[in-house]
Amino acid sequence: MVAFTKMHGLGNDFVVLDERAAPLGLTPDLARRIADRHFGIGCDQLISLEAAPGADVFIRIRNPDGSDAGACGNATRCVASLIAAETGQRQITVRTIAGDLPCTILRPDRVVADMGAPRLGWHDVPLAEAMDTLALPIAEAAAACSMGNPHATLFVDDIAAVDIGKDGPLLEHHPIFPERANIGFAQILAPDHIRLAMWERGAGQTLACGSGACAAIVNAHRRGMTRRRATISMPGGDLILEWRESDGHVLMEGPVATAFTGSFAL
Ligand SMILES: N[C@@H](CCC[C@H](N)C(=O)O)C(=O)O
Repeated sequence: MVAFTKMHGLGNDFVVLDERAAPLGLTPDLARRIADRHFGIGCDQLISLEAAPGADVFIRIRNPDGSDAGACGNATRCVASLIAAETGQRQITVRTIAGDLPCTILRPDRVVADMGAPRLGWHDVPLAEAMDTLALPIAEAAAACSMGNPHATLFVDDIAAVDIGKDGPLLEHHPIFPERANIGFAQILAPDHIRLAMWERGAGQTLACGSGACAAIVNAHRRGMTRRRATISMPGGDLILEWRESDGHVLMEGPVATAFTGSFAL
């Protein structure tokens, strides 16, 4: 039997598997089956912990459609809290495909993750051809950046008026995004407050998305709509984001929780 921990950050939920001692031999098909909410355990992302010399842990991030992702802000915070509970450390470095992310444990259920610097060039996102990442030709007010994974933020007057189930998948698969993209719909409530709804690449509509919240503060500030620090309110709850001026890193503070543990036959 394989043991797992079911965790979430603001309802963005993860099945966490420990592959530090030995790989489980997961395939995209197995990932899809574990993530299935009807026939499997169910989650927005499947997270594998792997040994990482020089860091506390490496996380491999898989979407429910079996695809890999370079970043997952909420899982980064969740895993940092898990490793902190094991080691008693307050500073945890979580390694991802996109780089090492230092995390600070404020409380067992509250973590700050340094998500690194956003990448703002069209080829970084990536986009299909050279263009201004602050003015994508897909909507009146749309901007893109990479947080280690591709994000587009569409600024709208009223999130309630957006048909996310229709527009989300159309934009995720838009030819402008050769690797698809995570799509955020952002409504500016105040210079320090953004309402955000997410359509995640490979996962669909989720209650929250950490890297999407990072992209929202970066893109909103670049467009002159907010300060560098803001609360991002998503259906699952609030994150506090700061795009730090001194080094350009994005800091994300928010809650983490373990829902339950269990085991299954692979
Ligand atoms: N939920 C995540 C993002 C997960 C990866 C994303 N769907 C992708 O394919 O890039 C977060 O909290 O950042």
